Amino acid sequence: MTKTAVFGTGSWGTTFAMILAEAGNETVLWGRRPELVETINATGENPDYLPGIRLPGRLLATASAEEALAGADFVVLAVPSQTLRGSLAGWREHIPGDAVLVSLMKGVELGTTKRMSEVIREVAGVPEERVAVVSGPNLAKEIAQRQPAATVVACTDEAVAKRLQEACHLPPWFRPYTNLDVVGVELGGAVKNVIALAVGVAVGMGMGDNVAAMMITRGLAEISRLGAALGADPHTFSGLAGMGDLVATCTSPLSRNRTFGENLGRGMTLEEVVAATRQTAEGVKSCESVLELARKHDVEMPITEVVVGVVHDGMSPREAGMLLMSRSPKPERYGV
Ligand SMILES: NC(=O)C1=CN([C@@H]2O[C@H](COP(=O)(O)OP(=O)(O)OC[C@H]3O[C@@H](n4cnc5c(N)ncnc54)[C@H](O)[C@@H]3O)[C@@H](O)[C@H]2O)C=CC1
Ligand SMILES: O=C(CO)COP(=O)(O)O
Repeated sequence: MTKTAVFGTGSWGTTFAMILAEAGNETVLWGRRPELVETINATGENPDYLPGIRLPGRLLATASAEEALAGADFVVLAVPSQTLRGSLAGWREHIPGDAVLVSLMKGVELGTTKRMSEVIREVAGVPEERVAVVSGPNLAKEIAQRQPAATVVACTDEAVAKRLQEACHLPPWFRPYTNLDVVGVELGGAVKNVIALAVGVAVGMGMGDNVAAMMITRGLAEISRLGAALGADPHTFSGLAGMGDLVATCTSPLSRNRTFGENLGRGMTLEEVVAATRQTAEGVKSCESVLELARKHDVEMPITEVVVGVVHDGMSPREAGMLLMSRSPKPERYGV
């Protein structure tokens, strides 16, 4: 039987572990807080992240990385992106030599501008054929409530992608597609969070659907430009991990990133919004690393620039809107 170890008892780690367990894999969920691990094992629920959701009986939680990793075929990582490097360094020695490491994370590392699969390869010292990425329109709460969803499983080694696809395929609830374009799949997931912050700000300011559609579409143009510069397959961005996730995140009130932006757009201060946000909104930090990555590759990302301005540099939402709308007129396909 395939053994899977999922690191992170947050909303997506727990939900993905449910999928793996119900799909028939031996599944262990690692959490850093022993009291939450005990509650999960004792009650079959994760009250902190998925209250009211019944976890499958065969899903076990542990606070021991060594125990979780023993004999694991797939090591699934679902911690906040900026914490991955430090955590993985501590788990590395227990990772089985032939295990595939899987990133569920949607962020870009601050300082290094590395994607999560790059951080994994570097810290765990594994080749790209042993690193996979899962990304798509996957709002955890909907999936935990057993609403249907599709995702993309990406690995440069097609056989590995297919093995992971099989491990997390759970008809009629969860439908994974494979893709060999790890760069594109990862970028789609990380940058859509930044665009969702922008859409949220606009919604919070009282703007309507025309503005949301404009931001989503021009956001996709930004993601595609960055992807082209980094060697991604352009088709990836019209797929589930590109447009699919962008639309889901930018339009759903369940999105933490969109909600964060909405609170800023309503006039709350950054400190107030941070205090009101209990889960990870990756775009808040990754907007800076995405912009740095864009600058390194000479890619223009105007929406990302104003998101950094509003979130980190005290730019008002109104000023951000004025800046975007006052740019010089261009042909639609300029620079794409
Ligand atoms: N929630 C969702 O709908 C989806 C989330 N994702 C991505 O999955 C990743 C994880 O997100 P969520 O599970 O939603 O986050 P979350 O905020 O619900 O949970 C984060 C988890 O990481 C743990 N954690 C925090 N700091 C840590 C550290 N220093 N070391 C180890 N563990 C730490 C927390 O205790 C918690 O268990 C993010 O990159 C997110 O963008 C991807 C798809 C869907
Ligand atoms: O990645 C997600 C949906 O695919 C979740 O988005 P948020 O992190 O904004 O909640």
